[in-house]
Amino acid sequence: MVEIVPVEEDEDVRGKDVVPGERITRKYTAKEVSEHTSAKDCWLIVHGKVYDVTRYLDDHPGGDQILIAAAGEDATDDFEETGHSDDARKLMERYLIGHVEGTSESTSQMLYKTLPVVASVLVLGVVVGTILWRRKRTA
Ligand code: HEM
Repeated sequence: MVEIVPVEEDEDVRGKDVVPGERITRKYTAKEVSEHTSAKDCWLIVHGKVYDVTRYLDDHPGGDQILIAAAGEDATDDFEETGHSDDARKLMERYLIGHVEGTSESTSQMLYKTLPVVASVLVLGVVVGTILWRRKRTA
């Protein structure tokens, strides 16, 4: 099991099976992430989590350019299409700095968006039902 512990910015947690818990709780807006797009300041999003990969650019087996090209954006599709190994997934926790705002509320957000549609369909159903019932009664 992966242990969640607070770690220092430069602490090497490779192979230790730990996740930097303190930084994991920070929330960033997509706009904030989009402002870190250079080789000296490179952030990206994978599965709703925000990674500062600046220190990893030189070491990334896929090269620095691909990370810089994905900087400031949601790189989930590219990351998954590459078929990263379990080791790569473990390694990326070193660069985790937080989550994109709203990702943990996705369910309630979805409910919030679909509720007006559900309500409209219900009202329409009642109106049509009443009309049909009245027609049947007068026939
Ligand atoms: C913190 C984020 C990332 C980490 C820690 C990481 C780590 C790694 C590692 C360890 C490998 C070697 C193969 C493996 O073990 O799976 C790799 C390969 C690769 N990565 Fe990443 N990666 C990250 C993000 C990304 C992103 C966002 C992209 C695409 C936009 C990407 C594209 C690639 C490609 C194309 C390769 C294949 C290189 C080759 O086989 O020639 N990576 N990555």
